[in-house]
Amino acid sequence: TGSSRPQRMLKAVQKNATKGDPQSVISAIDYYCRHKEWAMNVGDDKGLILDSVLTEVNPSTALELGTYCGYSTVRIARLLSPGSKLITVEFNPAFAEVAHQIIAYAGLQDKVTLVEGPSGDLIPKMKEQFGIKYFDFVFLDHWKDRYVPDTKLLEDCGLLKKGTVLLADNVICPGAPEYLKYVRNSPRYESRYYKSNLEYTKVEDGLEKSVFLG
Ligand SMILES: O=C(NC/C=C/[C@H]1O[C@@H](n2cnc(C(F)(F)F)c2)[C@H](O)[C@@H]1O)c1cc([N+](=O)[O-])cc(O)c1O
Ligand SMILES: [Mg+2]
Repeated sequence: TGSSRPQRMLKAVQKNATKGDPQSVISAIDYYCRHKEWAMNVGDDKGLILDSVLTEVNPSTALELGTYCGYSTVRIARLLSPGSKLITVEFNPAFAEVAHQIIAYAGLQDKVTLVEGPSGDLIPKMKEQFGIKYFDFVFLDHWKDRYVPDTKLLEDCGLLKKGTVLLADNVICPGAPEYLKYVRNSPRYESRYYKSNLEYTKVEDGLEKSVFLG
């Protein structure tokens, strides 16, 4: 059988990026997905918004739901201060395997813990298994119908503190309408929409930033 899209993305990184240089890994993926084969990375336009929110928050402990091939994992991990950690959760073992290699190629494996499995099972185990008190930053980019249940689960497991920032991808396209309703109507969040475009296209999409008020 032939290669998969994630495997072809990995090949493009190995061919065009410099080992240990996260920015070259990001550029190689963006070039490949813009000119060769589209893939559901947050991309370069929304990526700049992710970078700026991440830099503002400067999290000690960050969580990403939906690793996919590790593009946003590399974007986040490259900006973490020394000693800070990123936990990224991926459900699909084939995607996780490619992500491991892309994260390692960028030289960021020491800052990232990639956990495989369903979020519903893993979130309740975060405290005991990874010694997490709470997350300062959460990037939601997994199945859009899991954004609300997983946000509620993070609240119920005491993994959010006053000031924790949630940043959600795709709130317009493919869309996460229930999530927007949830965070915009809840007195426990202060939300703001960052308008952008769907990765590598001219279609509108955006990121919703929601600060947990405790
Ligand atoms: O469907 C989209 N994303 C879904 C993304 C899904 C990814 O999240 C993983 N996951 C599932 N559960 C978990 C966890 F962590 F919960 F266990 C992790 C899945 O295996 C997959 O790799 C999408 C689609 C478009 N598009 O234009 O169609 C554009 C985008 O940016 C997108 O993110
Ligand atoms: Mg996305």
